[in-house]
Amino acid sequence: MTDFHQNGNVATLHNLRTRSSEEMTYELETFAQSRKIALILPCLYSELETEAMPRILEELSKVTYLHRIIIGLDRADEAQFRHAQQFFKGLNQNHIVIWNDSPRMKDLGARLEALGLAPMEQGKGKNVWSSLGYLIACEDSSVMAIHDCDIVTYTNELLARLVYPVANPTFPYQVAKGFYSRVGQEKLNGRVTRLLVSPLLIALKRVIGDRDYIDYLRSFRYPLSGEFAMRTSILPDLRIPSDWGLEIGVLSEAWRNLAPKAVCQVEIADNYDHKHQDLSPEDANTGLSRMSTDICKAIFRKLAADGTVFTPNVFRTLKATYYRCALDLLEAYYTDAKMNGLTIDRHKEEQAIELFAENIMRAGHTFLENPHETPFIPTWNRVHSADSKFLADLRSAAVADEQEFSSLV
Ligand SMILES: O=C(O)[C@H](O)COP(=O)(O)O
Repeated sequence: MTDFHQNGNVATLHNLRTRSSEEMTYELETFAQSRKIALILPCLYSELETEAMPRILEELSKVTYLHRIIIGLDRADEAQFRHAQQFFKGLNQNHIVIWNDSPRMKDLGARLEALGLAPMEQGKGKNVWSSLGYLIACEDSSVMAIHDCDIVTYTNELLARLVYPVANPTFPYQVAKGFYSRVGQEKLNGRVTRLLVSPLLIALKRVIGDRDYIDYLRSFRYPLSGEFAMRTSILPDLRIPSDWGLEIGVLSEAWRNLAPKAVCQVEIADNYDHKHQDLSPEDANTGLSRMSTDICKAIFRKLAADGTVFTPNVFRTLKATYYRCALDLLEAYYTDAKMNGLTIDRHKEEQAIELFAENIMRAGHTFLENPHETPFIPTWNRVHSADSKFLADLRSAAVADEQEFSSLV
């Protein structure tokens, strides 16, 4: 079923199947009396129409220990925002839907732009960042969790296990990162994690040598999971990327800002399945192709900020080493899948590896050509020092949108 392996870098909290979800929930209810727990759901309007969302809503509405739920709604017009408000009425907890594209939010965006502090691009990173701003402005939660909104295997046990390590006041953790396996329709998923991130980290170690940061990232069993929980005191100083580097970016910030003992990973589900994006080999700006490039850039930038010198030759060698490492790992994935009665399409997996190898070069090229590119969103501390009323105004704008349009629902 499971193991109890510790890698020595970050604590790994397993699910040893020795405790019921009810018991854990009971304990969380006790913790929540003195440490309020909030949940952030970064959500695209289109996700409301998927099979995952009604299930997530139903599971969440049974959760008793949440103080508030913040839904950051992206890519919605006015009618869709109203529909979203109606949709989330099924939640039993105090909740708010933040309409990120509302005129009030756009005005606030223009205010940040005038200060040179606006996020560079739309996307999940910006959505999460705005929701964090709202949460900071509420000043009433000690613990927060985030999970994706496309999880088709969702149960509220996932949330309980995710939040537990940072909610338990006797535990030393400030950040908990979720992990699981991704198996769906009789095949192994998690293509970017398995075929890009794992072999890339092995290759980086071979090419540039030992780095604490690489060892740290390699310790995570699912570094790209969108599920993590944190103590809220660290949020104002969190610097996250606005692109697909968000998940790696959060781990990097934890590495930079916290002691290793303050970070853990936690097993949150037996299996996890979600909406699968296309590989998009023909368009580098969408799908997993774009995601893979952004992730490479996030890792290269972090290593450079830690003193690693990158040159075109380093990237060329890295690409070749990655390719070899990825093919070796593919052999392991293949035999693992086969032994478990699953399938792996070797041709498709090799095609993905070829694309990711190209994207390592592409990311390397972009990194060398644009040394000043900073897709990071400013920390909330920085925004606050530039405009001390901003956080309060963000909260008021979200509440005003909520009230104005809920009367029309
Ligand atoms: O985690 C990943 O590797 C990416 O999100 C892709 O996942 P998928 O192969 O399960 O769609």
